[in-house]
Amino acid sequence: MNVFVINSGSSSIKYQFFKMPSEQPICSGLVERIGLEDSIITHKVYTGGHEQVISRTLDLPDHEAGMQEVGRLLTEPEIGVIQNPDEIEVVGHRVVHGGESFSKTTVITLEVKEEIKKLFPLAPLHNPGGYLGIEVAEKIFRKATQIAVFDTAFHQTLPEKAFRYAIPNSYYTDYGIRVYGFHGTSHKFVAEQASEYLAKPSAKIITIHLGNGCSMAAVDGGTCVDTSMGMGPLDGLVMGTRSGNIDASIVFHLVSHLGYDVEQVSNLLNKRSGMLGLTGYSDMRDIRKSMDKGDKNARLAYDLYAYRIKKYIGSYAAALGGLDAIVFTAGVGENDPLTRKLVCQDMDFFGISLDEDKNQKREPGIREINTANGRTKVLVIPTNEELEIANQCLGLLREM
Ligand SMILES: Nc1ncnc2c1ncn2[C@@H]1O[C@H](COP(=O)(O)OP(=O)(O)O)[C@@H](O)[C@H]1O
Ligand SMILES: CC(=O)OP(=O)(O)O
Ligand SMILES: [Mg+2]
Repeated sequence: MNVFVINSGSSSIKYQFFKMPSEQPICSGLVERIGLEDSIITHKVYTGGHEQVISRTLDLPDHEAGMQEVGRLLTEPEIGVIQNPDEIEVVGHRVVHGGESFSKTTVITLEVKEEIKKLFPLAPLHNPGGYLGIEVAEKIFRKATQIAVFDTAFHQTLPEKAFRYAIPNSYYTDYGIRVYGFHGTSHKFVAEQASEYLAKPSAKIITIHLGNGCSMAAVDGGTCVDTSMGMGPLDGLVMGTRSGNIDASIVFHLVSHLGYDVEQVSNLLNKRSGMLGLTGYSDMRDIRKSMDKGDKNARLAYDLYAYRIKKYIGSYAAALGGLDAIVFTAGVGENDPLTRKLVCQDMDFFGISLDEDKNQKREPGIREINTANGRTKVLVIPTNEELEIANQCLGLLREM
């Protein structure tokens, strides 16, 4: 079965084309730095054990422009992998917020699209891109079954004490105000890989997903018991452009003393804060360059970013009542040794001790980067949300 997966992140679109159920990748790609200068599209075609890489730098102002470009690459003479878009049988979409209505993988209908749209205000950086991905894919892949896989799904197992906020009960029962949690597809994928690597199905694992959006999950024997994002993907860790957790009184102050309206508050906390607000850059590669040139704000931002992660490791080790492994994943987690070093510094108390040589090495696949006597494994595991999504789609079609 030909399954094409689209993962619209806040700053990137990732896509992969798989033959299922063999999980054989046909091509994949990444459109990066959407909305920044010099967007990069990297397209890989896999044929007979060979990997052909096509890289183009162009200006992509938004996700729609990015998706159009991906559509062109799939059928482009010489490098195209299909002649006709009708050859795609299933398109799996990453949809970030499923809200109250969707906790499971779902075939996309008009009603589903309406629900995804209703959730725009709760995931303003994501659901619009996901929605657009669906609209464009429906036009390009007319014969395919379009399926949504929600970031929120893996977190459905959170116990009530972890998903409820301490506000009057009716706000939960009447309005669905609760923790939903995000990046679930990624947390699930790397947690499963980690427990397989450890050969311990009951493993207590903290997964640390550091992309443009960042979140952590506490996973106990495969079940997610806590996570750092909340009702929307704004809470928790410091992110590329998002503040992570802040005191809600700051919002009152912005509104009553500085005259902000809702739109302006949302814009400030979602798009102008986080690493961007602290340094002027949202991309860790730019921040690292700036820090190496002596920029003190960049250094502070790194410290703040890592300190927040450390605090969550502490609280999740307590929530889990033990710790077998921490797992770094996604853009920053997989590629930035300095972040991993700062997070793991002075964490001997938790049995975390980093081997700096192993930390600096770049190798594909799962890497163990703790010292030999480190009680807690420190793992770098490349996430593969696309493969997880393809498998979820297959699972749903088999049930139908
Ligand atoms: N080599 C690298 N070194 C440091 N950071 C990197 C590197 N490559 C990517 N990143 C970081 O990863 C982020 C993108 O991560 P990704 O998981 O693809 O994000 P998203 O899915 O949210 O768009 C970039 O913003 C950048 O900060
Ligand atoms: C939910 C979320 O923050 O996603 P991303 O990291 O892809 O922006
Ligand atoms: Mg992502």
